[in-house]
Amino acid sequence: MNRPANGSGPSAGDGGPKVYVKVPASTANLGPGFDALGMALNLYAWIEMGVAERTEIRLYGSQMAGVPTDKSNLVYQVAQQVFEKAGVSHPELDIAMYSDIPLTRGLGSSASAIVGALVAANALIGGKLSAYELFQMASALEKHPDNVGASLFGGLTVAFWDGERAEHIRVEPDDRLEVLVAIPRFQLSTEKARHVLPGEVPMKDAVFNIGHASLLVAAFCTGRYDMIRHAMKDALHQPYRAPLVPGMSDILDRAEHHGALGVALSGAGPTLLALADARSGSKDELERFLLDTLAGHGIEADTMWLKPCTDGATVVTHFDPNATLLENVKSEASV
Ligand SMILES: Nc1ncnc2c1ncn2[C@@H]1O[C@H](COP(=O)(O)OP(=O)(O)O)[C@@H](O)[C@H]1O
Ligand SMILES: N[C@@H](CCOP(=O)(O)O)C(=O)O
Repeated sequence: MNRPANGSGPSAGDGGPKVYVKVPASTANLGPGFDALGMALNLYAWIEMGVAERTEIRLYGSQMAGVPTDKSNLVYQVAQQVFEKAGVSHPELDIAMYSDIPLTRGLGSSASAIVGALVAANALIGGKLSAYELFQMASALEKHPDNVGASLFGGLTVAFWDGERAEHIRVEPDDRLEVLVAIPRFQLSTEKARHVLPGEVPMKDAVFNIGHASLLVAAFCTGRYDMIRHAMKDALHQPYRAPLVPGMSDILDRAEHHGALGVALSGAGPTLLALADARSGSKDELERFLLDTLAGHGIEADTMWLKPCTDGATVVTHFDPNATLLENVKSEASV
């Protein structure tokens, strides 16, 4: 994580300046690393936060439809937890948000909101909390550290959350990696996709996943991309979630024959994710295969080619405080 502003920021409640945070989307699990592996992606949400006399929340962009603009908003709520933990007064907040991350599709929008809120609120109070403390809070809030670890620290994160503490190691993603996501045009909440999972699993499935997840991490660490197709198999969640995403099983079974290094359900779905080698000559074929397979099961989807994002949530210092958040984001995109 790029560190929030240190020491010199205003105390919450004293009417200080606005802070801006840019936070990446994430893909969780990567197949076998259920609740443990996550990768940040170069698709972003931005949060502007300042102290106000009366709380106001403004949302920009079509991806924010349905997000509440009162004090039940996740970003507002998480920010208040930062002030509580840091022992400062709880101010009213002026919050603006813009996001390119689709909601409830398995690309970590809730994690990006939680992490963005933590980093923004912490920056607003001069960075009183450490990145480690923010990670503990984020994991306790999201309940699985895979998405929040990736959004907070960037890159590929290997993490656990045992209900009391979270620990992680960040692995630098290789520049060769490209990430194709096929985003079905329907929503699937993480809550719903966790409800279909069994409370207990057979020992052989647990052993299967330990071997595959371990091999996958080793493959990323050593650049053994020939191993990814073997390693990205899962027995703990994808088989149970497949009925929720028509076409998913076909894609998991066959994508490697169309140029994928490996394929998985992204997070809790419904997005499907294929890893590819940037030098591969079959990127178009892979994209067509995903879209056609989903269409063959009656599912319309949109595709995006993304890259792993090396930076986690970042405090943006060059935005113009006299412009709207949308104007700032647009002017950054045009640079
Ligand atoms: N910027 C945001 N502000 C407030 N709430 C958000 C924001 N982004 C996401 N959320 C909440 O997170 C929910 C989606 O979370 P979830 O079901 O876990 O799916 P995802 O895979 O997108 O994280 C949304 O329905 C919304 O309630
Ligand atoms: N490990 C979690 C990840 C959920 O990710 P999301 O992006 O769908 O919120 C799970 O698989 O339930």
